[in-house]
Amino acid sequence: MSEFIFNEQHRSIIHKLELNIELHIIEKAINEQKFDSLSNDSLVGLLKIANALYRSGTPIIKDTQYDLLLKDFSIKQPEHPYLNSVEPEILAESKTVALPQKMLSTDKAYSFEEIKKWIDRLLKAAKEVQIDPDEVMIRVTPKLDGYAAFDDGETLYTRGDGVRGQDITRAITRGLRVANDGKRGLGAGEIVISKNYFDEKLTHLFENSRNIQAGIIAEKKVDENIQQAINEGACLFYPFRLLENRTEHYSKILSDFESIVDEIWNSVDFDIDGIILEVTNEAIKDHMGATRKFHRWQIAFKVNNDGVEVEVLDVIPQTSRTGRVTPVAKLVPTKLSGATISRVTVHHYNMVKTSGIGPGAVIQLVRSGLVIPKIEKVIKKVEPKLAELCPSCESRLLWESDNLICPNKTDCPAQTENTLIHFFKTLGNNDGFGPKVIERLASFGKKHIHEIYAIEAHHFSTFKFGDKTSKNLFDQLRVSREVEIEDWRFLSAFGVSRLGAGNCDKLLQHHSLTELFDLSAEVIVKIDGFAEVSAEAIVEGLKKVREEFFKVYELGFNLSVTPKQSGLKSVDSPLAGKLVVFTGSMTQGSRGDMEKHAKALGAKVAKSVTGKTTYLVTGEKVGEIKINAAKDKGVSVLSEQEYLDLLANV
Ligand SMILES: NC(=O)c1ccc[n+]([C@@H]2O[C@H](COP(=O)([O-])OP(=O)(O)OC[C@H]3O[C@@H](n4cnc5c(N)ncnc54)[C@H](O)[C@@H]3O)[C@@H](O)[C@H]2O)c1
Ligand SMILES: [Zn+2]
Repeated sequence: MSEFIFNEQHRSIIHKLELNIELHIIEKAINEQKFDSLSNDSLVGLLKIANALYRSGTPIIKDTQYDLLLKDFSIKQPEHPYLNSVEPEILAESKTVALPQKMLSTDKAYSFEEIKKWIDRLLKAAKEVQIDPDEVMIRVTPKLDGYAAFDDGETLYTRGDGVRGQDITRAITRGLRVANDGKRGLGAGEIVISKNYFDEKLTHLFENSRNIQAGIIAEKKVDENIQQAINEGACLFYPFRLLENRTEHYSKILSDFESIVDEIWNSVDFDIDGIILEVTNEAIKDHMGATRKFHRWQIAFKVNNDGVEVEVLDVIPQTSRTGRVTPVAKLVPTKLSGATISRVTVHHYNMVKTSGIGPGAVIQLVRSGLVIPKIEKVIKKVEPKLAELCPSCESRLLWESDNLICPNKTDCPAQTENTLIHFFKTLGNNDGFGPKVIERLASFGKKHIHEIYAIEAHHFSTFKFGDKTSKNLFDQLRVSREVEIEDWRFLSAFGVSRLGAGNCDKLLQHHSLTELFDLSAEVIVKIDGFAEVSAEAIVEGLKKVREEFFKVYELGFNLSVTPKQSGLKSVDSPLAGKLVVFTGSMTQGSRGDMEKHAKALGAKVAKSVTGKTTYLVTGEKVGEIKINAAKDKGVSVLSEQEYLDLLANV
């Protein structure tokens, strides 16, 4: 690599910072990647320079490195002014203007532990303002890695130093569009560029998308390639309030953190550098307030994106609850984002086969958004290592589309153990029946849920549990029956294929729990959101668990019954009582009007999709991820036209 020295452009920006430091010391530190020996003054100088250059579109160090230096410095001198204000943009010659509203930076977390601590702080604040923890909801959005801006409807501003920014309305005049329906005045957001577009058309012209964001708002004439990207709609001002999001109870955020991070991380076609979590309750927000730098009710979760190349030592099969065999690659232990990684799950066996993954293969691992690392690409292929026998029961494995599966449904220990683990975990109202305990019980021949419930208090000790654990396990079985749970959750705990929580809830809105076992596929198909294939699979799956289900059900659980959707047939409107979400830009009317109309027809309109949503109506430019996520929840996805057809006779 060639030696780094500040060029003319750098120097003219640095000049504006009016620093009193020797630049060659900074250059030396960057070249040697040694920052420990910098004096505090030089370190602050480096931070200020890196920040200014980063915001002008020419970063000199990696984001992760900047963050690390900032963190180190905040330990040394927490009160330093640079750490207690928004890291400013370098404002060009043109005049600054006051922002309509203060724009802050975000606090950052790099681990799940830190997120947990932040949630503890939310809960403490909730308690102080007497808000029930049940009502503490958290909104999760992608943290767009663009150029922060604010739109008050007339002027578009840069964030500047958080109090004063620059008027960049010229970007709009140049044709920069506002996301979704182009409505102005939606407040804070980010100027972004489509990743696909960048990869296809601009990657050979610009080093990174940051160069382009700076170009979009440039005072001088815009680069013609950037202008073309603007004209083609690849560049957008994206107000945060329009962002793809998941809004969930905090306990769900804690329990499903990885999958939520993963979903949101992949929800938009823009560069992102983390995800944003924020509490939605206004009273909690007011109570928590802000520091000079960030809102206490909001936090960014970030991970180190750097990929590493790793050699595969072996590929090991693991049989899941459903019989699907997952390939797990064992790796030469390697450091990635501060953690040592020694194994990674490969998507499925077909990937092992087609990508040539086996001992000696070299893969590139990333932790892009994932707490769990994932395989980005296979760098060196080898003879793939496929599995022939189930690692648990030694049955010969069969291919089923992309997967190898163990066909032994009745007697495969891995399948039975994972089914038991799934049951207790899904109930979620008890403690103690994790993998270790289940494995022990299974090794003593306990293969069914009802058998576990039949264990007497004094019997647990015969399975080599200590007195205290035995008592606790016995108590927990009682607790699991006594603490109220929803009937849909109870049903989904049996792990029937296609009967996840959302579908269970939907079925139970129409039929009672025990009735379900006698439904035919024809009846299920009549309920919105069930296609024929899934209806048949559900009937089949229920048949398989029927005997076990009733044995367990008859033990007497404290089930709350899903309210029935009543009177549907007596009301003419096809939307009566339905929960509808609109997304994307509509072509035949504004979204606001459609929402009003739907309400008038008896629908409830929500902003985000949950398992309770009936219809997701999609306008233009809705990502497949969003659509699939909705489908996974059992939501019916309608195009704008399909939706209008549905209303055609009203
Ligand atoms: N490489 C470098 O030299 C260098 C220098 C300075 C800063 N940086 C990077 O920039 C980051 C700090 O910059 P910052 O203070 O501009 O940003 P930040 O990371 O503190 O985040 C705050 C900003 O996030 C934006 N944002 C994006 N998506 C959002 C969403 N969904 N909801 C709410 N806000 C959202 C907002 O514009 C807000 O102003 C650092 O983490 C660092 O990685 C890098
Ligand atoms: Zn098996």
